[in-house]
Amino acid sequence: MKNLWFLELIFDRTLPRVNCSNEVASHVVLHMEAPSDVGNSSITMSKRKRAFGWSQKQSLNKESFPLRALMTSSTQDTPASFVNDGKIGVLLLNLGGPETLDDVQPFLFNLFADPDIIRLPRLFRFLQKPLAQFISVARAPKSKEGYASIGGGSPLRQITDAQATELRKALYEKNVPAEVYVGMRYWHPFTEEAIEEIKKDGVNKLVVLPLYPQFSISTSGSSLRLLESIFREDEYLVNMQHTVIPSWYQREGYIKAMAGLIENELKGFTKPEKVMIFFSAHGVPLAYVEEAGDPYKAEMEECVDLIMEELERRKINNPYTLAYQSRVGPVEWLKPYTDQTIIELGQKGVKSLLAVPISFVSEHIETLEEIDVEYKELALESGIVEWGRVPALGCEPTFIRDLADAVIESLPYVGAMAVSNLEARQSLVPLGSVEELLATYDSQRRELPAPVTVWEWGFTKSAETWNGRAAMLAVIVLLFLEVSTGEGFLHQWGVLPLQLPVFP
Ligand SMILES: C=CC1=C(C)c2cc3[nH]c(cc4nc(cc5[nH]c(cc1n2)c(C)c5CCC(=O)O)C(CCC(=O)O)=C4C)c(C)c3C=C
Ligand SMILES: [Fe+2]
Repeated sequence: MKNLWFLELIFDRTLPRVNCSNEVASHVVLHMEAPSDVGNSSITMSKRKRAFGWSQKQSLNKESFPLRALMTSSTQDTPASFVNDGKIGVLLLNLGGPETLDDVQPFLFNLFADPDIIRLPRLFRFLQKPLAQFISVARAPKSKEGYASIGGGSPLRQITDAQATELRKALYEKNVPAEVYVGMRYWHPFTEEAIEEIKKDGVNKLVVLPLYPQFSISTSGSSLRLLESIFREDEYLVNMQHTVIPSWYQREGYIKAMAGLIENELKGFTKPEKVMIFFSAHGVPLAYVEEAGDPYKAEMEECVDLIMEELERRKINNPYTLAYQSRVGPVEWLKPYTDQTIIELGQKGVKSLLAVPISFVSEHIETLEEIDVEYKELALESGIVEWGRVPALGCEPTFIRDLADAVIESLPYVGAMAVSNLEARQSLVPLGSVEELLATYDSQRRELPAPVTVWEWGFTKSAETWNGRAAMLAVIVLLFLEVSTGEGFLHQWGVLPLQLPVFP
């Protein structure tokens, strides 16, 4: 038996699949409300359903994540067999960041060489690496400035390592001895390095846990795609029993930890009840959501709803808003944009604002520089008087314990995939195998529009931009050749004087 995934896919076809109609979506939501499963969640069905945004496109994408809104406060009984039978590993997937200023350009190269970040039309795929080289070199000076201002490198590795250590301890305290590994997508320790460790340690049950609360093609999706390619090519890994927790923004521990941080930070304001809670998520190009079916926006909106409901339970009823930051390149990204929203809030007379970074669980360049410096300055210029920022979760204990619970709840599904596929969809943590999760969005994604668009046919905005740039480049090259050689069409047409031969 070469590969359990194939078995799973065969079995999967014989099982009733959740189809994409709204009727089924409602059924799924109703199921989620079942009291025996839901613990103490008191979230109303209508609100959740609204937050999910069951458009035809999004419900299609929800097909393999139908039960992700389940919440639980208690750890599921984990039969000893899952713990004792084999060696358990947890692989934390994260983005990675440059550790020194010299790392910045190669880090950016790795990022832009990722087809889940820039996807070229098939015909131009051979240009992926040269293009990544070009963009990374062009962007490096600006990025370096940012990293220099936060101490000369990204804190991501240190924080993720600390989270791994704390998670291992939390699992141990819950009687689940497991080793926790860190695999980064664009910098050390690379996912390949983590996999080598996993093999060396003889792990045979693996829980894959991307450290992004909400799923996006550009983050968890990209890491899973890489993992899939590593799995496929490796004899040892082909037989590795594994399961993936694709997103976990709906978990009670995470929601409570976020609400706790917000509650705490509000206390520092002069009039806490008047503060606008400003959720700022990392953006993605709009086309990821609208054309490729990325569930990121729907999950983000639902996540914000869940946090606000938890705050309401704590008698905190502040106004709130959600906007998207860190746009890159000329295409349209998810709106509203954070910078524009800050200006508008200032114009509307908002005086105090609490920024809440919501798409990432560590401090990083976009919290430490973009929010703490750029957006703060913009807010103060826009008439906001009091500014605050919620820290990233890091190793917050409620959060880490909840991650441990998520891992434990997923264990019964590790290695029993053919049988578990249907069950996994009804489990307390939404689960899937790497291949299944990728298939979900690949099936809809014929071409993923690039955030840094390189070429589009027709009179589109980005095509015009790139056509214009290409034309300018061509003109500059021709002028350069003309001036340096003294030959060319400008000389021939008499626009430039003909270069006369110089005799000694
Ligand atoms: C959920 C979080 C993130 C999403 C979604 C995301 C999408 C995305 N990012 C870029 C381009 C860049 N991202 C960069 C850094 C960066 N991105 C995230 C998270 C998400 N990205 C983090 C946590 C970090 C910082 C890591 C660190 O070193 O601290 C960068 C480099 C920094 C810079 O030059 O600004 C780029 C570039 C795209 C194009 C994209 C979606 C397609
Ligand atoms: Fe990013």
